[in-house]
Amino acid sequence: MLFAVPKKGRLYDHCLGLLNNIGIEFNRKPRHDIALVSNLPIALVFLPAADIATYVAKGNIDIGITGLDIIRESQTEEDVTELMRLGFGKCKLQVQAPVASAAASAQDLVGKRIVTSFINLTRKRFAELEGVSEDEMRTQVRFVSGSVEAACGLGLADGIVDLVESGDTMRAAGLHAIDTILDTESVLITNKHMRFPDMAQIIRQRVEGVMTARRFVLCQYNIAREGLERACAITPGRQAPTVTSLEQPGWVAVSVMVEKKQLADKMDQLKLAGATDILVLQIANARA
Ligand SMILES: Nc1ncnc2c1ncn2[C@@H]1O[C@H](COP(=O)(O)OP(=O)(O)OP(=O)(O)O)[C@@H](O)[C@H]1O
Ligand SMILES: O=P(O)(O)OC[C@H]1O[C@H](OP(=O)(O)OP(=O)(O)O)[C@H](O)[C@@H]1O
Ligand SMILES: [Mg+2]
Repeated sequence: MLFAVPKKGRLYDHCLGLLNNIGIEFNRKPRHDIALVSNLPIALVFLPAADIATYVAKGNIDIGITGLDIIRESQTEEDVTELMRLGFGKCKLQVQAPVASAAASAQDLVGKRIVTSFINLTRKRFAELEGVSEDEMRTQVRFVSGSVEAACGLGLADGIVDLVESGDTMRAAGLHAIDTILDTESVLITNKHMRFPDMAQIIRQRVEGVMTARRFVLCQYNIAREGLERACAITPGRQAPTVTSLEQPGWVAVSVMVEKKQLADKMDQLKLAGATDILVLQIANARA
């Protein structure tokens, strides 16, 4: 099975971390864009993120990681199947204009010059704004491959369409966002005629396990039996809490998964409900 991974850029480190966490072992030689996985029948192919959706859609690659923005831009959504969202590479594709210009909404850029790496999504948005087909639109959309934010300052564009995460790049170039075209994040994709459905399922389950482990912690506490119902309502767990009896009569120990972002709040509530010895343990991996 061929598994495509971005060869550089914003997704690269996240992908290497994920491969490591799902137990994929490989040795990549310098300058080689293909690496055999030593413990599964998989070859990793390192490709530009922007091309991965096309390779997967055409069936040249069986499974891959790329951004939702790239799937939409390469118009491959009909041929790729989204196995799961990966929670990293989150950003927005936005229309941006110089702060110093009069453009306050995307409509103000209709008929003007727009520079972007996302030609198709940009043309679609501006054709919608103009209320005409893409063949009839007046707005001029021009492609550049990177450092898009430089285009206005250099006089090539009146506005740009580019990705924004923190907004630092945009602000440093004296731009501000005036419209959002898409919210994007990384996705694990395969194609409609996947040659190795069993292997895809294994990868999906492993990734899901890692994502669950990142999202949850294991919380353990002791509580008097009469407080158990209230405590279980505070921490219902994914399925249900595990309750075991303590050697101390009338007391139980509870073990339960809690979402990390709710943890501090839940611990406060448990304390008020009479729980003692509340411990929190990291989860290394999980399988539903
Ligand atoms: N600032 C960002 N924050 C989060 N995700 C991003 C950001 N920039 C890009 N991405 C995501 O990563 C994908 C690949 O973009 P990236 O810029 O990393 O690739 P690249 O252009 O091939 O690499 P480079 O910019 O290093 O040449 C984008 O399509 C998007 O899904
Ligand atoms: O909102 P921010 O956190 O500043 O991130 C947004 C920037 O990140 C990406 O650029 P990248 O670093 O990939 O450089 P590039 O323009 O050369 O592709 C994107 O194209 C923006 O320029
Ligand atoms: Mg980039």
